[in-house]
Amino acid sequence: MTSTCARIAIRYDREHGLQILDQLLLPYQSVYEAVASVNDAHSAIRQMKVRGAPAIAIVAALSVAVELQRRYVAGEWQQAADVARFVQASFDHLRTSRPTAVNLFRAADTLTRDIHDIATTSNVAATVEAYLARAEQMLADDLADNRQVGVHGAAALLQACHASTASSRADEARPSIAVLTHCNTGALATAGFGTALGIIRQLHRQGQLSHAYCTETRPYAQGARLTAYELVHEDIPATLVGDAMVGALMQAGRVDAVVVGADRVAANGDTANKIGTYQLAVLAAHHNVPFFVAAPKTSIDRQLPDGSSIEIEERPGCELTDVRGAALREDRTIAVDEHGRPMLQTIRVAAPNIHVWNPGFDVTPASLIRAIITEQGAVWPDEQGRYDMAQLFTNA
Ligand SMILES: CSC[C@@H](O)[C@@H](O)C(=O)COP(=O)(O)O
Repeated sequence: MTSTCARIAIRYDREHGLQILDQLLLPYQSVYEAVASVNDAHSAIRQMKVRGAPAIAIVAALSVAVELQRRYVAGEWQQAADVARFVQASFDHLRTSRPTAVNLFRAADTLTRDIHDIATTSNVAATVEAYLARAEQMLADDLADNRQVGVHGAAALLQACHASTASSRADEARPSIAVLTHCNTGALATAGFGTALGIIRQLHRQGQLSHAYCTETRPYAQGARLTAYELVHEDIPATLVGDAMVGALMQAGRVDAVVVGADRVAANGDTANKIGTYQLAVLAAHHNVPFFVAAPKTSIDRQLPDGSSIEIEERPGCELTDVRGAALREDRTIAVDEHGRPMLQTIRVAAPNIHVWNPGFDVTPASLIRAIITEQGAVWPDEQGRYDMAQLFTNA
């Protein structure tokens, strides 16, 4: 199925099931693919057809919903405890798909525990319904949370960029700012709107974005393929830069603020995010450019005291040694296969036999982060520069 509404990564309802926009085919084509089982979700996440911390968790949870509902209708469950066991086994498998983003693990812990508890006092139908309602709520909550991240983030960036000037002016009267972002944290990485890219979107809507810069995000090119796609799609004034160009861009005074997403934020604010984030933070500190992290609370791992033990996914070396693009026909249009899908090819650029190290993420120390923006507002460090992310959960 091909869609014109290319910015929705996840489509779901009980009648039609779950579909994801295949992000391997973007920006060449918008093709939705059915996710009919937990195994489908596991392989879609692993292959990065769906990616981005919140989207990974939501697709995982909804894939369990889809398979659970199908098996329930087929009369497979005799007891509520069977449903709980299925949920547990499904998440045990899904947890092995990608290790760094915490959202999937949080969703797995919460849903498994809740359904286990519900199954002890409910019948099969009520247990299935409880699971479906909770998984569906995740989709709705993420969209609502991202909109709040956008509002709080726009205010925080404007406040930081104009801290030394006209502090009494209201946000809407402040001059517009140029913002750089990394990787893809937009509608494609979430249930919609996005986190860091949502803040850029919000600034643009408020008329307070002078320009967006997106990094290519080597080696997987989430910035060049996905963020650039979202920015162009929405007519947001934007420029793509190579990861290695950010220092020069900042030196030229063209960036007022940096905002990135997160895969896992430790209790002290240390943040794992797409590889390259750390060097952006170091450059931002050198150039006195405020550096922000935007993340829903689902990305905060308050059990983790700091970022030193975050597991960093190691990606295949071929992502670095080869570049991927669409095969072209003689007339320079994109070649398609028998299903009309673009034919993707890889071209090796690295010397044969070279060893490769390809971590997918790095950890930015909290000391380099001006504020961490969540749906509840911006969290600023205390006077000693310390973050306490656990405070966000005290009334939860
Ligand atoms: C709102 S998405 C936040 C992060 O998941 C994002 O910045 C990121 O690092 C995505 O990495 P990816 O490897 O594309 O899944």
